[in-house]
Amino acid sequence: MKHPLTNSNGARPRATLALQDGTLFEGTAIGAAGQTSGEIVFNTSMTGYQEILTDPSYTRQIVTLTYPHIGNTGINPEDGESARVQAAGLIIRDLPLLASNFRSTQSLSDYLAQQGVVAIADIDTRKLTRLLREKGAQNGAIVVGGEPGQALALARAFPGLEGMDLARVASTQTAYEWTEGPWQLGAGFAPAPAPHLHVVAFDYGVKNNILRMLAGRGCRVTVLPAQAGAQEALALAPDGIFLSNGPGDPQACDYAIEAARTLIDSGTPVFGICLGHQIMALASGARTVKMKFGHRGANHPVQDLATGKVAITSQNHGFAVDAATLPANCRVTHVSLFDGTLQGFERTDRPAFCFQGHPEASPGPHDLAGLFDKFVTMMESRNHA
Ligand SMILES: NC(=O)CC[C@H](N)C(=O)O
Repeated sequence: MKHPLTNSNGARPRATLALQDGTLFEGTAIGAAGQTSGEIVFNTSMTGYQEILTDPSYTRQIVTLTYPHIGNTGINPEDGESARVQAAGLIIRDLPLLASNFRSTQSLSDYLAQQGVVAIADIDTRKLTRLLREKGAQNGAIVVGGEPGQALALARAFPGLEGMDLARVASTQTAYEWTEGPWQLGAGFAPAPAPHLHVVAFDYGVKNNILRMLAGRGCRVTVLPAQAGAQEALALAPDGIFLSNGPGDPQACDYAIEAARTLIDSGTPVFGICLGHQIMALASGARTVKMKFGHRGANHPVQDLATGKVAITSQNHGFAVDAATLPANCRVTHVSLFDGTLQGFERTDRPAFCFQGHPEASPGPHDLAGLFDKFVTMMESRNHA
């Protein structure tokens, strides 16, 4: 299919990327026409652009990928972490002329155009990433065609993510049941095994594979909207509560912090990931801070303090829990070996624990699948007590 933005000469239109500090980059439009603005964030993963684009935690963020060739394996119907692109835009170095993979059904460029997502290629992403690392998070904008001044004005008009409550925007608005298990080569998505546990998952912008990992371990999963109250969840008499990942500033999610406090105090096992981890910290009395440039990638080393073992984890967060503010009833379990950031803690007075990083869709030897097993064991042992 000829890309809708390709003109009769086969050339794609020019596009401008502007950062709030005034830096301008000229490139080529590879997605939808129009313009977009958001916080510019870099991700160092070498694979997984489809999972990244569809991760709801990237709401109102424009992602730049440090790996230079993006689009090589096209887009397939199975790897989305949600039903659509959630990132506000994409910035890459090079879009390959051909996409090839046995599962690919569409090119990245056609997918972006179809999804109405503005994206830009031929950008010096090394320069851009160095700039973000040195100066810290920046707001920015991409404008297809148009004047550079227009992109700059748009970048500067973006209010920034601090204080922004996006969990209720990214969340489902109605409760639903999740039954699909994890994907396997040759078998596709397995129907989940017969459930022996019931988990209520709060959806702040959940990734599908997290729900699959719960279903694959024998959990019936009832997904509730972000703003559901603690009593609504407890009325379902769940064996455990899951607090999901999600976009925006955790401190802005007062309804979720309030609900988490009651849920943890109820004594029901609680497990949180990423935004869920930050909300558990806030509900426990700790504080969160905006990081200089965040952690986004697939190879972030995280140490389990109990065993000394290091897991190579997927990360996508721009806020972090300030370890110094954790109260005495919280014990740090994991720290980042990249910069010492708190990466996981547990409550010593309640069956509740959480983790800042994300599990991999395709579990390897160093992933976080063990945390899901821990949650299942916690629920089982409580039921047998
Ligand atoms: N992946 C997530 O859940 C991100 C949490 C939060 N929005 C942050 O940026 O830190």
